[in-house]
Amino acid sequence: MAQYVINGGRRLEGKLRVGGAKNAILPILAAVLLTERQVVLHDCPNLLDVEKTILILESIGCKVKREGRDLIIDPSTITSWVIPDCYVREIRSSIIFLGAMLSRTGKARITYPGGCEIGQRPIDLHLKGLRQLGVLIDESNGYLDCVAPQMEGGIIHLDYPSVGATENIILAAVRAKGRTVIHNAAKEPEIVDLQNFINAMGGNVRGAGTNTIVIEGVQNDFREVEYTIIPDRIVAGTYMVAAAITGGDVLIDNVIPEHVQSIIYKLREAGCTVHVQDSCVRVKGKYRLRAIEHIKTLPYPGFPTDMQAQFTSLLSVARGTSIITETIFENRFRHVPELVRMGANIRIDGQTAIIHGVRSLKGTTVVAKDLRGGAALVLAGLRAEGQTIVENAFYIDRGYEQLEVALSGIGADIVKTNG
Ligand SMILES: CC(=O)N[C@H]1[C@@H](OP(=O)(O)OP(=O)(O)OC[C@H]2O[C@@H](n3ccc(=O)[nH]c3=O)[C@H](O)[C@@H]2O)O[C@H](CO)[C@@H](O)[C@@H]1O
Ligand SMILES: C=C(OP(=O)(O)O)C(=O)O
Repeated sequence: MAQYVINGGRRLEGKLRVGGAKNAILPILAAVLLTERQVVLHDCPNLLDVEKTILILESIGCKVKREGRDLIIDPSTITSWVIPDCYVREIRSSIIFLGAMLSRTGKARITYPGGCEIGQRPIDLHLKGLRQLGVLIDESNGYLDCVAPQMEGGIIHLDYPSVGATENIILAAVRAKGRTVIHNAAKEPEIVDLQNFINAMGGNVRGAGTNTIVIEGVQNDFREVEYTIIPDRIVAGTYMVAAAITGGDVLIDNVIPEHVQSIIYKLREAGCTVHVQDSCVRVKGKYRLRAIEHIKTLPYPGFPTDMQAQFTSLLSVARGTSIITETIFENRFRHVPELVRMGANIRIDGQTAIIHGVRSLKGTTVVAKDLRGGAALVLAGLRAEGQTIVENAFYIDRGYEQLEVALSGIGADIVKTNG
C-alpha cells in the first residue's frame, strides 16, 4: 500500500497554490442532480473522494468528463435513484445525495454512509429535517428507502449546526413547495458555496453563512451553469502549519483569508509571523514556537476540527504546555499514539490532549488512521530528525492533491512509494 517517505529537518521556503475545496465540491457534485442542463465546474481538485463521487454520478446515469481542472457534467440522463452501496460505504459525504436525489426524482435509496474513523457520525439530524419536509423514510435492513411525492417547505430547527444536515436539507428544499427556514444552521464557507452554486442554476437560497437559511422552493427548469469551487481552507491551513513547523517561510496563494482567520490567530499566538495580502497568506515559522494555552475545536467560525491534528503536531515541538480540546468528533486523537512513537510527549484525557512540547521528534514508521491525522504525521515527519514513513497514504489522498509534489516544490524531501 502507498506510503509517504520523508527525510525531515528541511526548512520549507517558496510559494504554492491551493486548489478547490473537497468539502465544497462534494455537495456541489450532488447538487448537480437538481438540473437537467450541463454543468461546468472549475478548479476541481484531483482527490480520491472526488473521483468516487464522480463514480456515483456515473453509476446513476450522469455523464462526466474531466478536462484538466474542469469537470463537465451532463445530468440529463439519470437512470436510477439508487445510490450504489460500494461508494456510500467508502465516503461519508455520499449521504448528501439523499436530498439532491429526492429533489430530482421524488425518491431515493441509499445505505448508511461510511467514513467513521473519527466518530460515530449519526445521520439523525439529516433524517429528522427531511421528514419535516414530508419525506417518508423507511429504515430497514441497513437501507434508507425514501419517497417524497411532494415535499412541502417548513421550519426546521437543527439541534446542532451539522454541516451535512444543513446541506441535505437545503438540497431537498430547493424543489419543495413553499418556503423552508433552517434555524441553527451550520455557517461553514462550503455551505455558502453550495448556496451560490444552487442560485447560479436558478435556485433561491439565502442566508448561508449565518445561522438562519431561507430556501424558497422553485419549480421551473434550471439553466446551464459554469462555477468555480472555493479554495480549500483546510489544505491552506495544513500548508501554513508546514511552514510553521519547519521554521520556514511560505507564501500560500488562492486563499480566502477570512476562511482561515482562526488558524491565523492561533499561528500568531504560537509566535509565527503571518502576513495577509489579497488572496495570499505568507507564514514565517521559527524553529521553536511557543505553546498555545488552549485550542478548542468549534463549528465555523471557531477553530476547525479538520485542523486539530495538524496543530497537535505543531505544538508537540513548541516550548511549553498546550491544551487542545476536541468538541466535534469523539474519536479524533488517533494520530496521538503515532506522534508519541516519534518522541512527542502528549497525554489524552477524554476529549483533551495535553501536549508538553519536546525539542525534537525522531523519524520512524507511523500509520495514518484518518485523513487529517495522516496529514499531521506528514507534518511531524517534515520536522523530525531522520526518516519518517507514513503508511496508509490513501487516507491522506482523500483530501490532499499530490501532497508530495506540493511539498517537494517548497523544499521538502518527500516521496510517495508503493510500500
Ligand atoms: C464532507 C464534509 O463537508 N465534511 C466535513 C463536515 O462533516 P459532517 O457534515 O459529517 O459533520 P457534521 O457537522 O454533520 O458533524 C458534526 C457533529 O454532529 C454530529 N451529528 C451530525 C449529523 C447528525 O445527523 N447527527 C449528529 O449527531 C456528528 O457526529 C459530529 O459529532 O463537517 C465536519 C465538521 O466541520 C468536518 O470535520 C468534515 O470535514
Ligand atoms: C472529516 C473529513 O472529511 P469527511 O467528512 O469527508 O470524512 C475531513 O475533511 O477532515
